[in-house]
Amino acid sequence: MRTGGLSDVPSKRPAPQPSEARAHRPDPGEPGRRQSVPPRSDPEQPWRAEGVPDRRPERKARGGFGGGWRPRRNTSLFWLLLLVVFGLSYVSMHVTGKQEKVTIPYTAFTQQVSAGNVKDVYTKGYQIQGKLKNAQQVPGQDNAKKTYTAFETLRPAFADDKIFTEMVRKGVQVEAKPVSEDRGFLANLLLSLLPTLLFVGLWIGVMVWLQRRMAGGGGGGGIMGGFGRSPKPVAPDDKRATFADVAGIDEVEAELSEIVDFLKDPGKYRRMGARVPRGVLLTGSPGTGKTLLARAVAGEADVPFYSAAASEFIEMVVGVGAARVRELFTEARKTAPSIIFIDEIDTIGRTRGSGASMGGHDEREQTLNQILTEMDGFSGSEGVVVIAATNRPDILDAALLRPGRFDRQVAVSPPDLDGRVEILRVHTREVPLSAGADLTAVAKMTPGMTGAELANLVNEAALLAVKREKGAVDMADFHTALEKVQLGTRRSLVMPYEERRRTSYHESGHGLLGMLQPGADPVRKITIVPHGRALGVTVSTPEGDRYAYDERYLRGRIIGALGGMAAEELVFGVITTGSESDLEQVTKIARGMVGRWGMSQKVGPLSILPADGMDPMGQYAAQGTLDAVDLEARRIVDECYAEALQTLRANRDKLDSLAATLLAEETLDEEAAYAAAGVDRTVPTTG
Ligand SMILES: Nc1ncnc2c1ncn2[C@@H]1O[C@H](COP(=O)(O)OP(=O)(O)OP(=O)(O)O)[C@@H](O)[C@H]1O
Ligand SMILES: [Zn+2]
Repeated sequence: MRTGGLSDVPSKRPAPQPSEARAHRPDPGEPGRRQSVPPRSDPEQPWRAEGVPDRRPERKARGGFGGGWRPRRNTSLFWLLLLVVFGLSYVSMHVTGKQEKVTIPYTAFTQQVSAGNVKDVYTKGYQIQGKLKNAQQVPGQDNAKKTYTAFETLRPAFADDKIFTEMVRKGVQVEAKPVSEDRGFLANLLLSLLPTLLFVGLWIGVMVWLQRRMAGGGGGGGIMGGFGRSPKPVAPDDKRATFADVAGIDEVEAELSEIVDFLKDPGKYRRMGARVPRGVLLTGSPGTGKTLLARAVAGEADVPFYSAAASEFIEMVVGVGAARVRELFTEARKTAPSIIFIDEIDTIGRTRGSGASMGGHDEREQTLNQILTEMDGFSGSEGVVVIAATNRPDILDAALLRPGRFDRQVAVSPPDLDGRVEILRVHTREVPLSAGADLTAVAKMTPGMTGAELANLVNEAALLAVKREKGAVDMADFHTALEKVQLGTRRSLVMPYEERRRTSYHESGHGLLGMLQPGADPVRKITIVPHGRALGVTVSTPEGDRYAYDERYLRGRIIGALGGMAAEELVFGVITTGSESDLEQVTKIARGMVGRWGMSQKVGPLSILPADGMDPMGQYAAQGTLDAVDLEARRIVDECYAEALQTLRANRDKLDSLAATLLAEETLDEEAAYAAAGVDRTVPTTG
């Protein structure tokens, strides 16, 4: 039962941009402590950070192998091998014997010896095989036409050796040797290997099947279809993009244009003896367009684009990932100049020996080593450029960043106002807009949103327009879409009166503190209509774009986030579980202030915590330092909570009136909220 506390509305901003939800937005782009495998939390889509517009269908369309990889060569190799084995053994059994041997009675054999019609004989134990000089009718067959020369028979135990003397006399060539040897050495070898081969084949099949199940990879191909899941990049990813599709990040495009130039004509660089970049690392929060950029580089240079998500390399079976890396590079070299794009490189490229990773450590390391080896193997002028993307550059293994590897890093940040206008333009190219639709106004309402979020917003607005059967998207559609994107989908949940009252106070606590903090982001909307997992939501967004935050602002955010809990304590005397995500956010900001941004006297300006705010893996900090971080964070939060309580107590009349209006109206927009609280909206909002 969360009272007002929870919202799983994505905000996804990296911590130093705490722009949007004053209070209690969990920030899934930067996971809280509950998540052990950062930064992913959607079980169905484990490789996406939450809150990125759902691109599942697109991923699926790329096939179970992801990244446009499908098995091909290895599968056929396997089948070919199997065919050869069967073929040879067939041949050896049936053809090298030239004629079918006919089994005859021993007496028939002795008769042929006596008749002097036996040419040669091979014996082993009781078995006798041989050939006749003249073909005889097959005994016991009425078919008179059927004759034989090659025969086979068994020597009865009581037969005497006189027959041998007779054969010698009649000049029959008699040899004693292993009967089966007439199949030939190779055939014998293959025959004896056959069971083993079959077993191994079966075993591989089962392993492949298991892996696919583990990886959840669907896709066609049957059990053996994905033999070894060895990927072969098909005709490289055919989804094309150009720089025209990438908006608002011109600086990044400029940085990458050298790569484009190189790919267009590697020879030019080779002739000048210039060392060309082998690897480019794109860093930036989810949805900022890293994949799109890589694709656009390929599109601009008009070269093949091979893409793979690093997580696809990590398998149950050690060695498979490395093998796949090898194939990917081999293929890319063949079609050079080309681009290899490895998404989510941090899944395999995280510092060796740290943290829990997916799959076995060995596998991860082997895969990583293979990538490094392949990159070292580039002669440089081959014209294969590897582009990798991550939103966690801080945890990458230093080996990846060494010269000759991903030595060029390009940061892709969320767009600013102009960038957002451009991105909205790109995504509304095919969307009919009504005369009143003002993209600049939309961009102003969406500070901090990434390209992916804006694309999603446009799509939501278009869907709304379709639903309302209008010919064009207007401003109202954008407003409604934004609300949906910011608040999550409305949930129709009938709440008991007491719960709603508590939620009203909880949200009003957030809201009022947001209104009263000097310099805090203005409150845009308060609602006690359940949305997503949250029972209520308070939305605050900054007036314009913000890039850096001072200590006062961050404290304001903590105070605002604690407002829900403080209001509950003040009014009801008890607190509820509804503040869970508020507290997560509070903890993260407070720890960041102390361990990352040097805002604690006691700890000093040291960078102690990694960007996700979790404990470093014993790398830089002594345990005493970590304890100090916790103590200092605790002190900050305590101070903020006291201030929240005190402010609410001092403004109890405003709190009551805001909560009462909220309870009656359920949703208040910016103007109504400030009016209900009796707070002047013109309170200076400095950045
Ligand atoms: N700068 C941009 N210009 C235009 N569209 C963009 C931009 N950034 C993102 N988008 C849109 O968002 C979608 C998702 O972006 P993309 O997959 O490239 O993000 P990403 O940074 O690779 O995210 P992730 O880290 O989740 O893989 C793109 O297909 C595109 O539609
Ligand atoms: Zn809350």
